[in-house]
Amino acid sequence: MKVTVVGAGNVGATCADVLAYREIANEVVLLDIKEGVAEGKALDIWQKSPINLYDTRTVGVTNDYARTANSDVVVITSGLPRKPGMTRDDLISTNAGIVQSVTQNIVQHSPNAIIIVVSNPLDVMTYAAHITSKLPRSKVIGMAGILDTARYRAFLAEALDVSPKDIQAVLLGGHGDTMVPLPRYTTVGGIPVTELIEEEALNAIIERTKNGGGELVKLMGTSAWYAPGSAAAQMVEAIVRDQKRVFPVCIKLEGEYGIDGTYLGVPVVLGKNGVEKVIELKLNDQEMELLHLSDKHVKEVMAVLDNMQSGS
Ligand SMILES: NC(=O)C1=CN([C@@H]2O[C@H](COP(=O)(O)OP(=O)(O)OC[C@H]3O[C@@H](n4cnc5c(N)ncnc54)[C@H](O)[C@@H]3O)[C@@H](O)[C@H]2O)C=CC1
Ligand SMILES: O=C([O-])CC(=O)C(=O)O
Repeated sequence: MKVTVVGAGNVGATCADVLAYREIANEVVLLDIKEGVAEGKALDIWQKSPINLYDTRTVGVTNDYARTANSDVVVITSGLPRKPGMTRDDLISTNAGIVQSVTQNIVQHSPNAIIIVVSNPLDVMTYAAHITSKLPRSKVIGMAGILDTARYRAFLAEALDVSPKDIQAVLLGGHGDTMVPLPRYTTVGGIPVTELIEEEALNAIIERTKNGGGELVKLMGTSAWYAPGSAAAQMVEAIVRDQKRVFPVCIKLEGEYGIDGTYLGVPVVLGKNGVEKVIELKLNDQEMELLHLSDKHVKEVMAVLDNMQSGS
């Protein structure tokens, strides 16, 4: 299995490292536009292989898409991260052009690849990659839900003083303030979370999760990379090992949840064909209302992209 990671910055290099040391692919190609960066980081990861005992070949290239040819999966992390004071949506004008030109090159050299978008604003960049690639929706998907649920699970594990391994959760919606965590679908070792934590404490954790990316931007001056890079690698693993994992993933909705044409995070089954099934939960009125608010927000940012492209 061959996996390409575009963008050898913080998230891309972390993702390539996880793909290599967990031997998720036989070959990982790391590509960046900046001369030497991908080569250097790929060489560093390869030099770690005798220490951490893996044999995934890791290669770095500067904009040489021929070297990425026939990749099975491509992860797109190229683009600017936000700085303190910015929203993810502020990145649209720089990142849309980057994601679209990268997607064109990828599809030309790896027409059968499954594309995982990471660049922000995530839902709209997934839209940008999808319309550029002209691939089926099951093959152009975005990573955000695994990260957002991981933050939620980590905060809950801390509050309850239990292992994060035992916390299962799902959330829906866009990757931003309008994401929809679902306490009704959150369990701790099979026990509904609402039996273990007060409503006020749970609400505080939900709020912290919604602002999870911003909390890190404020601390570091740039956005997160360890959890995002690992989350993207987990999606790659589900695909290349045909694991049929159930993850929240950003995909174009086509009537599910009463939403048509918006790119939003929903639970799916992820396997060798990409998204093999979109799971439709039976939401209550309040959850459905929150999801539709998220839909409204993402639609507005999708319209910004449409207007940029039509020059208006
Ligand atoms: N979906 C999610 O949950 C998350 C998304 N992100 C997003 O991921 C993106 C990357 O974040 P970082 O890795 O922290 O940024 P970074 O600045 O460390 O790395 C970005 C890399 O992209 C490269 N690049 C720029 N234009 C390119 C092009 N045309 N072709 C190839 N490479 C190009 C840059 O040279 C740089 O090395 C950002 O847009 C960020 O907002 C970050 C964390 C989580
Ligand atoms: O917050 C950001 O800009 C990066 C991101 O999407 C995240 O860490 O959730």
